Amino acid sequence: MMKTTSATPAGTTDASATPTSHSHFDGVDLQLLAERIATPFHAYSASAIHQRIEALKTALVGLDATICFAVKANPNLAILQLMANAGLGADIVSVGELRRALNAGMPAERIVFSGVGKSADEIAGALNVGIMRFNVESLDELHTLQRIARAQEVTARAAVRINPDVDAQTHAKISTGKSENKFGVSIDEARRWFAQRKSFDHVQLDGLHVHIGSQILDVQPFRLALARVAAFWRELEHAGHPITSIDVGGGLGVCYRAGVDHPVSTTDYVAAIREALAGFRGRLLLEPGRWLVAEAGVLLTRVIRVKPGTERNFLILDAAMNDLLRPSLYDAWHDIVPVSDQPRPMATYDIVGPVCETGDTFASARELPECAAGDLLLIKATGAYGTSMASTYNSRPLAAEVLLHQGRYAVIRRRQHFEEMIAGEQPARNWKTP
Ligand SMILES: Cc1ncc(COP(=O)(O)O)c(C=O)c1O
Ligand SMILES: N[C@@H](CCCC[NH3+])C(=O)O
Repeated sequence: MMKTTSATPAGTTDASATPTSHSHFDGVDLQLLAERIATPFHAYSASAIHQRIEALKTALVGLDATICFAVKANPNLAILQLMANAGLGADIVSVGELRRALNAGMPAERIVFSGVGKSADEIAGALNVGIMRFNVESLDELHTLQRIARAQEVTARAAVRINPDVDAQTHAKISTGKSENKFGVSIDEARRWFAQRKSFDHVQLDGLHVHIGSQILDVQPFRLALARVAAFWRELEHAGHPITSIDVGGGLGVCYRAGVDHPVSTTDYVAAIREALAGFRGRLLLEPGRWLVAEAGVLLTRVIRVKPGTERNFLILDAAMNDLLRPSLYDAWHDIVPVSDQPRPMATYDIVGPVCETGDTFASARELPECAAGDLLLIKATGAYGTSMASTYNSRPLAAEVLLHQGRYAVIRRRQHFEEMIAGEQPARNWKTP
């Protein structure tokens, strides 16, 4: 296991642990690994993921809870298999994710389907395989679900996604629980749905769902959202609408910047759920994504060259925004460290990729031990929303992914070949009119 914050047992606020060495990750020598696999590549620690799963399960002891991993955080089949083997289900937002989850061995009865834009085809496909629940986000979607379920002569199980109008105090682009956001419906609207619940005779509307955003570092927004959902659940029960499941979504934040980001502990998070939902006898669903995998992943990259500029010195890496979009998209901070422990004087760099965009910047004015061409660096906490948001921009192939476990490694996705990148493209011929 790498001696970093990511190796600290999950469930603790771990940002205070100072990394001393980055030469090994889950027992694997990273210099040797980078001689076998061309950089850039993503490496994930299976041990670190297992630690997180166990920590969450421990915090949930005594509750009838199902953890549905948010596939969007890391959809690699080997990662999903690891989750499935640990008994987790999936939170999906597309038929592509549904197929991945099923392919990885996740049973349909542990799959929930969220998202504002489920198409009729996607709803039909998910109904067909008998998923556990649809988290319904609009009246139109509820009508579509009813229509398709009737045609299939089945009853769909559904929860209303509540938009509680709570500020998750996270980046605006990943906040989902404010009334101005496209997600979910207000409690007033949900109340009207339940009042006409019986008219949806092919939809069993007996669940509530809430997800207020991602990378949340304070327990208070969770408390606020849960309090609103809990009050509504009690109101519905009194009105004769039994609620059999409450899905509290995901959103737990992780440490991207050692010493600065202080994640909520699983103990505090689950205590907030227990307190808000005291007396709830149904099934609790959770949809963590980032928290399970982010700190279990690193992006290995080599310095292509050091370029002295007139105002700044640039460290140009072989990884780029197509391998990890978060810094370009959200100005997100990721700790970046050399793999070698060799003592060197410190220097200040703008750390950039080779893509032809100024936004292809991993860090500005970052202090790092002096680097030279060929040096191996780690970009940390890239296990979530790294490969899942990767692209082939600038015709760069998708990077390899490697799973590490106690000194051994397995390639779980090889680097994309050029032929795969252009597969499906063809010269314009056989012109037709539509
Ligand atoms: C409905 C839903 N559930 C779960 C998640 C996972 O969130 P996170 O990775 O922050 O745990 C998301 C993404 O934000 C989501 O949209
Ligand atoms: N893609 C975002 C998280 C979005 C969560 C999905 N609703 C990130 O990298 O932080």
